[in-house]
This record gives sequence, C-alpha cells and structure tokens, in this order.
Amino acid sequence: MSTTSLDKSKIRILLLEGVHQSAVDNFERAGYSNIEYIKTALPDDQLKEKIADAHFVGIRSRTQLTEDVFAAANKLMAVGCFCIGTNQVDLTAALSRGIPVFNAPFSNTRSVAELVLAEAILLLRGIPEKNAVCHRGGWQKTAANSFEIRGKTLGIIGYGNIGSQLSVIAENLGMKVIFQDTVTKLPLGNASQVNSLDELLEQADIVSLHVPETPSTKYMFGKDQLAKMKPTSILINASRGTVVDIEALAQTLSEKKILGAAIDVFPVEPRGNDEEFVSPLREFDNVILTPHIGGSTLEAQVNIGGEVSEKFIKYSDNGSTISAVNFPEVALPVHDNVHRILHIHQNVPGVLSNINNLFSANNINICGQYLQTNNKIGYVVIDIDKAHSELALEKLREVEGTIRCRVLY
Ligand SMILES: NC(=O)C1=CN([C@@H]2O[C@H](COP(=O)(O)OP(=O)(O)OC[C@H]3O[C@@H](n4cnc5c(N)ncnc54)[C@H](O)[C@@H]3O)[C@@H](O)[C@H]2O)C=CC1
Ligand SMILES: O=C(O)CCC(=O)C(=O)O
Repeated sequence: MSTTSLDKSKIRILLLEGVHQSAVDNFERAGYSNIEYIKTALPDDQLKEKIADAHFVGIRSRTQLTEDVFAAANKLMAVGCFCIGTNQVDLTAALSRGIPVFNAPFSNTRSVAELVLAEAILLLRGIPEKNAVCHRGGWQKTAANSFEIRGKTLGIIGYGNIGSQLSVIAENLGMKVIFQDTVTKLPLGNASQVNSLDELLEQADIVSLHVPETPSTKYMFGKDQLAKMKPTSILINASRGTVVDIEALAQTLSEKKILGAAIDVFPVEPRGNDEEFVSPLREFDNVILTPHIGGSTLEAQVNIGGEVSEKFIKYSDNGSTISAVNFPEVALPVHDNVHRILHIHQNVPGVLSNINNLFSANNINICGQYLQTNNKIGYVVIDIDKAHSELALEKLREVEGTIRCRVLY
C-alpha cells in the first residue's frame, strides 16, 4: 500500500519518446516543474531505473510498460499514453496497483486517415517505384498498372474512429467503401459492412487495416489473407506491427501477387531516430515504408500533448479519472474548503462499510462522497473537514483491501 500527499514540486514527471512540448508547457502552467524529458524510448533496465522515482510517466507507442516494469514503479500514480493505442501497457498490472492509464483517443485520427488516402493514391499510380527509379537515374514513363482512385473499392478492416473517418474522406474522392468489423457498425455515407474478411478481400482494390492490437488481431493478416487479395490490389497497415505477418507479405511481394503496400508499423521498431530500421520489406520499391508516423503531424501532437497532460493534471489536482482506459471513471467537482481523500481499494465486500464505520467511530464528518467500481477495484473519493484529514488518512491505512490512498489539500 502506498500513501502519498505530495507537494506539486515533488511530483516527478517522466516524459519519454519526445512527446510534444505542449505537454511540458501545460504541466508547468499547472505548477508541475519536476519534469524529466527524454526524446527516445529507453532500454528496459534504464526504464526501470527512471520509473522507480516517477509519479507520472508519459509514453508513446514504443515503450512497453509490462508487469515487470510496474513492479519497479513504486511511486507511480498514473500513466499517460500520448497516442491512441494502449496495447503497449499491461493495463491489468496497472489496475491492480491502482494506477489509471490515460490516452488521447481521437487526437490523431484525421492524420492517420489522410496518410492512408495519400498512400493509396500514390500506390495505385506506382509512384513509389517510379520515384525510386528516377532517383537512380532511370525513366519509367508508362501507364501500365496505374489507376485512378475514383471508382475503386476501399476495404476497411476495423471501422472505428480511424476506419470510419477514412471512409468519409474516401467517398468524397469517389471511392466505394466496404468494411469488416467484429461488431455491427453504423455505415457512414454509402459505405456497407460485409459479412466476412474473405468477402472484403474478394472485392477490395485497397485493403486498409485499422484494428487495435489484441489477441484476436495478432497476425490476423497472413499468408492466407494475402493470397485472397486481388492481383491489382494494395495493402495498407497503419494499425499495429503485429497485425500483419511481415515475412508472408515479403513473400507475396517477391512473387508479385499484389501491386504494392504501405506499412507504417512493424513488429519491432527502433527506439529512436539513431537506431537502424531492419525489415525484409526494405528491398521493395513498391512498398512505402514510414517510421510509425501515421499520427505524427504537428496538429495532432500539439493536441495530444495538451489532452493527455490535462488528464493527469485533473487526476493529480482533483482526483477525476474521466476517460481512463482501465480505471473506474469519476468526474469530480472542485474541493474548496475541504480536504479530499482518494482511496483505491480491491473491490471486495465490506471495504466501503469499513471506511464509513471508521469515519463515524472517529467523528469524521463526510462532506461529499463519490464511488465508482469495476470488477477489480473500487475508487472512493471522500471530502472531509480540513481538520480531520491526517486522522482520516491514518485510519484509512488500517482498512483491509486498501491499494493506495492520498489526500488532496
Ligand atoms: N500508425 C499510427 O501512428 C497510429 C496507429 N493507430 C492504431 O490504430 C488503431 C485503431 O484506432 P481507432 O480507429 O482509433 O480505434 P477504434 O477502437 O476506434 O476502432 C477499432 C475498430 O476495430 C474493430 N476491431 C477490433 N478487433 C477486430 C477484428 N479482429 N476484426 C475486425 N475489426 C476489429 C473494433 O470493433 C473497432 O471498430 C489503434 O488501436 C492503434 O493501434 C492509431 C493512431 C495512430
Ligand atoms: O505517435 C506515436 O508515437 C504513436 C501513434 C500511435 O500509434 C497511436 O496513436 O496509437
């Protein structure tokens, strides 16, 4: 169990992977000055060393926060993923330690959709190859295997925020949109949902993946799916590197069974810009390779920096956990004239009544109480008279099932 009641200057913020300066500015404006800013992801041993002293860690998609890393993070209060995906974080390990994880679920959606469409247009014209040939002094003026995007069928796998945004823009360019999703989704515009992945692969000229990394999507796109694509079609993956079997894709490309591909995400990615990028796809001129920059536009990064830092500030200053991806969500009013106790506990019978009994036995008046639970933990926030907060904290330490407890002055 950990109890923390810290002055803001003592709250250590560790920001990795070059999150945008807007996050640093936001933290500083809110009075948080103890910030360590690192441009890359860290090797495991350095990550554990740094995270041991951190109260908040901000990452992007490269840093893996595993059970092992959380075990070294004794002071950690919250995690911020400055991106959409949270697959790089062991959310259960975080939850069991009472650590909420925040992300920015829509801030780079549009950036990904725009990149995918641009890549689709370039690939259908064979531009990546023609460009490479020109750079080497060649000249490949031909209309063979060059197509307009108008009237082509875009097959979207995963019709969530990105998939559906892509669908709308693609229709505006005159494309036909079909999609496959494990859930029945409202088709936007004239898009239509197909019944199976096979059905989508039979029809699509462009296949674009927009699923999260989960056990069901891991290597969901391999040899069999590639074999079902049309010979004049292209594959785009800007979702997660483990969704596509890269060796199978390399084989398919070497046999010239599809026209080309655009890949933004890889099973193993360099930790920073100084590390070599290794991939069997490097040899193919008809593959657009990008360094996981689907969401890397200034517009998106400024917004993400602001949004995720704001979520941590709200949690740290006020206790609110709205939009945490793994944690009971509580929206709280300001707590003027009272002290606020945040108590995170295992969700087992009797904890709340024990807390209330302790307060009543010690004459601690409750001015406000907010509770939210999920199947693993409970999060109760209790506003009390200022004079009683030290005693309340001491008593709450005795409650069985307590994971963490903190007071906001
Ligand atoms: N390349 C980049 O820089 C970026 C990559 N991403 C990746 O894109 C993913 C998708 O992002 P959003 O659209 O915001 O997520 P979302 O959660 O809004 O949508 C995901 C969709 O995939 C569907 N889905 C899940 N499993 C599926 C399966 N096995 N087959 C078919 N559909 C399935 C879901 O039902 C949902 O509709 C993120 O999880 C992230 O990994 C996100 C942003 C930037
Ligand atoms: O910008 C990044 O580092 C990661 C973007 C991404 O993959 C996401 O938002 O899920």
